[in-house]
Amino acid sequence: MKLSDQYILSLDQGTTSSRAIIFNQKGEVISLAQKEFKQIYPKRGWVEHNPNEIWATQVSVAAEAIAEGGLTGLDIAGIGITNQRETTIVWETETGRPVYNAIVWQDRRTSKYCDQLKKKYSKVIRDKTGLIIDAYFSASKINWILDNVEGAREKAEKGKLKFGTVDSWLIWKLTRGKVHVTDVSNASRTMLFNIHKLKWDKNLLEIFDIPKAMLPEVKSSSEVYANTATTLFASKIPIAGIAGDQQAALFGQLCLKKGMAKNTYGTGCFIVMNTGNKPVESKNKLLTTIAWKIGDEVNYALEGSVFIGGAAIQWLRDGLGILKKAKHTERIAKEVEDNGGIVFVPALAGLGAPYWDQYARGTILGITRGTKKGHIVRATLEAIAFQSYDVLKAMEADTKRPTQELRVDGGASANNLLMQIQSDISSTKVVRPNTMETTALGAAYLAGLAVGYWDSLDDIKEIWTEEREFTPNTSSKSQKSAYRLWKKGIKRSFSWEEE
Ligand SMILES: Nc1ncnc2c1ncn2[C@@H]1O[C@H](COP(=O)(O)OP(=O)(O)O)[C@@H](O)[C@H]1O
Ligand SMILES: O=P(O)(O)OC[C@H](O)CO
Repeated sequence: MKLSDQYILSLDQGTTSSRAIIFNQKGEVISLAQKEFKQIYPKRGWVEHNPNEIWATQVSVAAEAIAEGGLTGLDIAGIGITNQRETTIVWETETGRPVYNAIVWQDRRTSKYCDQLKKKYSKVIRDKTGLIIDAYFSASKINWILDNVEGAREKAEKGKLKFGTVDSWLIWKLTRGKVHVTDVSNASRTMLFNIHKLKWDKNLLEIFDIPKAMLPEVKSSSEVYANTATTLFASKIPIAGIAGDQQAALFGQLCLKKGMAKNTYGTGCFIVMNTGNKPVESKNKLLTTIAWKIGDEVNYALEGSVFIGGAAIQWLRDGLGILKKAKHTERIAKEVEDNGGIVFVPALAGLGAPYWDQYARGTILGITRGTKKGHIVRATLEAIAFQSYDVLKAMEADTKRPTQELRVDGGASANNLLMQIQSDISSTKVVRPNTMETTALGAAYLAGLAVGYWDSLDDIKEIWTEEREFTPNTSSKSQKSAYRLWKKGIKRSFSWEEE
């Protein structure tokens, strides 16, 4: 079959759902299937997923998307994988059985352990990995599993256990236990990977007390890693692209040049800027990370991860019950002229970049008898935009140049008022593309480039088109004063939870 008659299957394994999307050569969505899975909260601050459920939902949506598209495995030229990052799975080499649930990136159980490491190792870890010590990353989670699951450390030392982020786990399952790999973008989020030497780091493995034999082989983001095992699909399909979901979105938004940035407004907000072939060391508490590696060329990025973005809206809806649907926020916020003096700091899971306060907690300030639902809702939208702006300012300080344009995606980027607030406060053009499936598309591009479905980056540049642009309203004084209030309010949320 001619490649141009085939399709690329993208597996997008996210925090709350597994998705499979099939694209054609024009980057159009042919079919899409999605399944949510269980969020497990065994204790306060702990978040887990069942790795078998991750696999089962992922493989079933892949089958569903192929069937919905009226296709078979023979029609698929390659598979790209993109995934929630940092989430940690450890399984037995022999049986493929996970020894514990997946510990999710949001899980805070290792906060204290991380605090202890900070005194001695902040600089060395920063220098080698580009990361700030935090429970967010995989290393402390692997350490926890080895220390707390009976017999795990002993087995790991004998080479009987494997560790993987979700991409590695899926490939292990797709190849029926034959291939244990990851790509540089996922490896760069483990806190065990030297982003300059592009190798697992012996010294870091000692600090976290993790046997090297557990780790996957690290590959580029675009190459044929393996073929799927035939029992799963009608034919062997090359698995040919891997990237962490935020890096895949940067690629899918075609932010391929130095200085280009995107913000994904999902559960959290993830602002990532391409910094070209050299890592930029952040002086403003951002993460230096690997965007992707294609051939021998490595692209680095600066990232600011905001833990709670759209999740603040979910909390208004499900926790407070003051909304029926997330999209109603736009209408309700427009019922009032401004925030009425309300600041909502949605530090519901601590604060990520650029504050990094594991013990901050959410707070709503400035309530009077005149406070209306609209004020709280508007303050929530502002909080999403202001947290993102705090990160953008840090990026501008690190790169010493203003952000010209912010490309946006994710569920909450559908909110026009939020996008306008973002543009006003950041004095930046905010651009929303026609295709909102940028994460899955990024992984599809990486796979398609590896199997020759697309010949070069020039082939895919045509695919990205703009849906709407938001330009800064410079006369928006109320936004500036709301931001001043925000800076005052955020301080009140710091260090709230007692250790
Ligand atoms: N119109 C909207 N306005 C504001 N927030 C929205 C809107 N639509 C969706 N959201 C928020 O976006 C998030 C879902 O986006 P999505 O990209 O699917 O997230 P994720 O991939 O992290 O699960 C939810 O937290 C939801 O509250
Ligand atoms: O699954 P998402 O889209 O919420 O993304 C999660 C991030 O990769 C965590 O770092």
